[in-house]
Amino acid sequence: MTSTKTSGWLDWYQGPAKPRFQLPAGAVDAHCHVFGPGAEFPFAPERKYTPCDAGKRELYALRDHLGFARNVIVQATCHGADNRAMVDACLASNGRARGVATVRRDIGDEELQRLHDSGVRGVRFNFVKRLVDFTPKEELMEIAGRIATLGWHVVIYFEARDLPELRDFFTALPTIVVVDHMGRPDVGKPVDGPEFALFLAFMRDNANVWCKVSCPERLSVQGPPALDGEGRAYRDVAPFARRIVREFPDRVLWGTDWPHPNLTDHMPDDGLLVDFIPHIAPTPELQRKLLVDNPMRLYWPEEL
Ligand SMILES: O=C(O)c1cc(C(=O)O)oc(=O)c1
Repeated sequence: MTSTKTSGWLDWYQGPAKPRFQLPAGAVDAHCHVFGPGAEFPFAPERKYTPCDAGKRELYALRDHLGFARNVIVQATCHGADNRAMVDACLASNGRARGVATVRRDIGDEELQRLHDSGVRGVRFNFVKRLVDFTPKEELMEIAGRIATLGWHVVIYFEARDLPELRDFFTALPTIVVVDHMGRPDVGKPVDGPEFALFLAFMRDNANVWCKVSCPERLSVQGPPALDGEGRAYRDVAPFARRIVREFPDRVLWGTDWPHPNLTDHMPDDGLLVDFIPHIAPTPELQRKLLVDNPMRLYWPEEL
């Protein structure tokens, strides 16, 4: 089945640069997606956007080109709770990919175990209204209780302005909780301002909360974009990410977010995006924690 892409959809960047920043051995791209391909893995009827195809072959070619060793593939909302494309990609990775699924409350124990055996280690709860319909919190809490027994964690995606309302729910979750894209701070506001202070306090007060310092291309207001060889892209986002990495070096992850769903301004060159990393994790030790030690502890603990 082929479907028409959402109007204005930007496809992923072809022919990315080789990063100037040399990733440490064993680096993990801890946030990326696969889209279809739609003919093999149709997009979900309840989706809010229809993307281009971006399958496992392209993802693993990018992994090798950039110098990553492993991936964590996060279920994209365009596939709803149909995890087949993500699972297929994990199974094809020779153990080099783990997955984060979307599940509904009616999922059976056998299906959860099947996901685990495929490499899934977490579920994603999404609170970004343009991406998903509302799911009652008691349903999510029930799912969290069940996946906790498998040793999985919960990945949460929300907008900074919604944190005050969601915080009690997040702090009641019984697992490690990983925040996508820094909780989407408004980087037009000061890094020392009250909104970002609330996010830092949320991490400080809850030792089970981790954070992906990802998606500068999504959060940036002033750029410059990671295009045309730009070596210091998204300068306005760097202070926010750097603050989190410095204060919580053992609870941060990084990912490309390839194939970058729903960007409307430009599509970044993923090679230049990797060059953002040393600006937020300035020392080799911080880089090793961010890119190797932390993701390995969360996704491949049996190998440590
Ligand atoms: O901000 C977004 O549009 C976005 C969407 C998705 C998804 O559709 O799953 O995932 C992300 O990490 C980010």
